[in-house]
Amino acid sequence: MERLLGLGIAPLAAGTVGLLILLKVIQRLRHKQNLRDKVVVITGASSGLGKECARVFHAAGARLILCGRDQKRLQEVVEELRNKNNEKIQTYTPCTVTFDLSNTSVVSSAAEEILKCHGHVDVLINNAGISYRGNILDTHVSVQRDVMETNYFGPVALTQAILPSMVDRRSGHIVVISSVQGKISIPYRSAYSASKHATQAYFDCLRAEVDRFGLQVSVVSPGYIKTNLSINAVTGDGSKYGVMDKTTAKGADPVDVAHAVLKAVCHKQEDVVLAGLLPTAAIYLRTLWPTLYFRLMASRAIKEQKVKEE
Ligand SMILES: NC(=O)C1=CN([C@@H]2O[C@H](COP(=O)(O)OP(=O)(O)OC[C@H]3O[C@@H](n4cnc5c(N)ncnc54)[C@H](OP(=O)(O)O)[C@@H]3O)[C@@H](O)[C@H]2O)C=CC1
Ligand SMILES: CCCCCCCCCCCCCCCC(=O)OCC(=O)COP(=O)(O)O
Repeated sequence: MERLLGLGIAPLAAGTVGLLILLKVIQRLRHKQNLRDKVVVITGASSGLGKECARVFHAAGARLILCGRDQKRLQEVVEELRNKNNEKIQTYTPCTVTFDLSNTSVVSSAAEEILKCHGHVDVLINNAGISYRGNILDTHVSVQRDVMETNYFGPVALTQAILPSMVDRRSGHIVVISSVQGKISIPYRSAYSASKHATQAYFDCLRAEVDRFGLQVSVVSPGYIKTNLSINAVTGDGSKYGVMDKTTAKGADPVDVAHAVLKAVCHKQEDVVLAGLLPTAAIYLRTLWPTLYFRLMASRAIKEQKVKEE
């Protein structure tokens, strides 16, 4: 009897697993199809993660609006995508809108320009950002403010300028690229980490407030990614750091992170942490045993200071 049951259950289980996998594949295809013709805005599209997001969303058939400060570099991305042949899916030549996110007074006119491209926005990906390296004791308050302007007030201003049109249409998805440092703070990153913590808080509030209009909000928090983020980082006196850190060089491939962003949009994921075991454990430790986390960070601060002095 047991053997008979076993014989019957095994194919049933295999069939169920197979069906679940098939359903998942169909669901993924449907989600990806959902991006066809969608109007997707990407800030910081001239390099790094933003550029990879442009490639991935373009290949999925989205109508892109690429933003950055440097029109020439944005145009290079447009040319690259224009020359990509995709026989399976209709693709579109992206539009560009050039503006400085840290100057909030120009953001509303940039948003108007964005909205004029296709009349609406389906997905806004707030990706642009800068990092910072410095000791709080040696950092000008103006630097703290500047990083906040680019990483926090810029995305906030752009989001609020686009939001009413999404609410009117009862449709839209807002994504923000935060960081593991939006969940935990590590030494010598005060300006950056503070801007990412503020980002997490603002977009969590936004999610709750726009849920009733049918809008989605995704906060994506990656660990290190292999981009020019550390090279472009500012230091305590406002000068450029200009170094490719080992942590950055050994970081995740931006292509993989861009695919994770696409997945977050397709699957309407609300909060995505893309990090290895240690940073993930650190996030839990910060919540569950903060005293130990603070001790570990204090010794990390001393260790890093010693390395700098050597
Ligand atoms: N690399 C990493 O290790 C990690 C990165 N992140 C986040 O990913 C996002 C993308 O960074 P990443 O690709 O790594 O770094 P990059 O330095 O390669 O890209 C940053 C992008 O932001 C744009 N940008 C910077 N300042 C402004 C501004 N004032 N106005 C408009 N655009 C601006 C830049 O465009 P341009 O200079 O042409 O204007 C550039 O395209 C950032 O938010 C970063 O915090 C999160 C976790 C880890
Ligand atoms: C239960 C055991 C837990 C052990 C925890 C040990 C503590 C380990 C600390 C790990 C810190 C991880 C920091 C990760 C930082 C990160 O990934 O940042 C992503 C960025 O945004 C990078 O920007 P940056 O400018 O800093 O290069």
